[in-house]
Amino acid sequence: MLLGCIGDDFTGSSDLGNTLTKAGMRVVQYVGVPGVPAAPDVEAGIVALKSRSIPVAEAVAQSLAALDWLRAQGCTQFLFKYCSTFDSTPEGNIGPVAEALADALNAQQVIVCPAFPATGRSIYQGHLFVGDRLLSESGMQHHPLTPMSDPDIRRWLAHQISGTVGHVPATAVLGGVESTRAALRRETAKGHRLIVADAITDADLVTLGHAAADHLLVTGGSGIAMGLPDNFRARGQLSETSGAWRAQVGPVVALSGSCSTATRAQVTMHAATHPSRELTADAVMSGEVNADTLATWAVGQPGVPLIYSSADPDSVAAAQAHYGASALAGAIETLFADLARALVAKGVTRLVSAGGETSGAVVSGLGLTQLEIGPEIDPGVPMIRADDGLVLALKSGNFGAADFFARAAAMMEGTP
Ligand SMILES: Nc1ncnc2c1ncn2[C@@H]1O[C@H](COP(=O)(O)OP(=O)(O)O)[C@@H](O)[C@H]1O
Ligand SMILES: O=C(O)[C@@H](O)C(=O)COP(=O)(O)O
Repeated sequence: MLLGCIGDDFTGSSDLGNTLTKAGMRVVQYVGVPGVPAAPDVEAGIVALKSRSIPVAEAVAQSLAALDWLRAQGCTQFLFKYCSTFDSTPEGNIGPVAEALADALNAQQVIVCPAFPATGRSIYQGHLFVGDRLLSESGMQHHPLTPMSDPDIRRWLAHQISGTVGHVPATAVLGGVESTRAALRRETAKGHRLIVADAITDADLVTLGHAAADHLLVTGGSGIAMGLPDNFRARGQLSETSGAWRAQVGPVVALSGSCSTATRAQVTMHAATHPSRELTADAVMSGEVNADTLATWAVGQPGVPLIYSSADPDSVAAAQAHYGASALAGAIETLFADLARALVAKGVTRLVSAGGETSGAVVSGLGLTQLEIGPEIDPGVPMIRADDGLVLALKSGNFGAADFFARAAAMMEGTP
């Protein structure tokens, strides 16, 4: 294994797997830290954690355990993948995890770059934009667990870490690899270890990836991985072979616990023409709905049935005020995990899951251990194969076109 990656959630990890696979590496996504060694042909291993919204100390401990395993597999470079909208609170977990990994690796220069232009996320002057809106006006200010109220990534990160934050401006990145390296060195000389890098286009991300060829640790969204495979290729380390993807027929169900703007539009569109069941916070908390009955309903439906708890910011805020945000999220995630298990037990072979936390619950609930990355459905969302009879799509909240659920289901069974 060459590149060892740690993802702070499951959709984000499959997003990274998609980028690395497209750039020509043989990738496997692991669910949590594996208890066994990796297969010898894996070139990039992604340990997917569910560490984005857990207490800081637990996120750091899990990330360090993942690092230990990846080091034992022989990796020479490490990547910490977090959300392209920098989902975190003023306490963490991005900063503390990045600092702990840098400490463990004795990495002195660490890029921080959540940009993902294909999905509209760019960074200019240290500020994160989603399309033409600042992060804090993009809808992310209403996120149920990590509301992003500050678009200045340098300032937000500074709250989270003990060190200081550097910045490589777009002008330096546009100047190419040597100009980027010079800018990084200047920031290091000022005593900054974590350095936010501007990136507006894919070309900027490739430049940053090439500039980071000798960095022990790189951090960012999946975009920061775009240029890294070239570095291994230039050293003749890639096998340049890829596994063949197989389509999967059989019953399909879509699950959504994502309350992001894009998912809510996808839910509305899908529910207009497919069987759908909404899970309200009250129904989940009162125990009025249960996994087994929902699964029985879903497998009896035609088309691509959808079960969703996705709700608008006002309903989410009201329900959180009533039940407590983490108790509510926990109950909804537990229900989706139980539901995924019940669906697979009833013969479902294709599962579409929307939302990072939700997908984490689904994948963990199913007890999956490793996932093969397949072709891309929409930017940042690949199909993934769990085993001979189960293919999934784990959709990040704000990714995917409006018809995502139906199109993902069709692509899984091989319909173009
Ligand atoms: N109706 C709801 N009210 C409150 N919280 C909800 C509701 N539906 C889902 N959630 C919780 O909100 C979180 C959504 O996070 P996630 O699944 O990562 O998707 P996204 O980040 O796209 O919103 C999950 O913890 C989920 O259980
Ligand atoms: O980088 C991204 O935006 C995604 O890969 C991701 O991590 C999104 O997470 P969720 O919105 O919680 O699904």
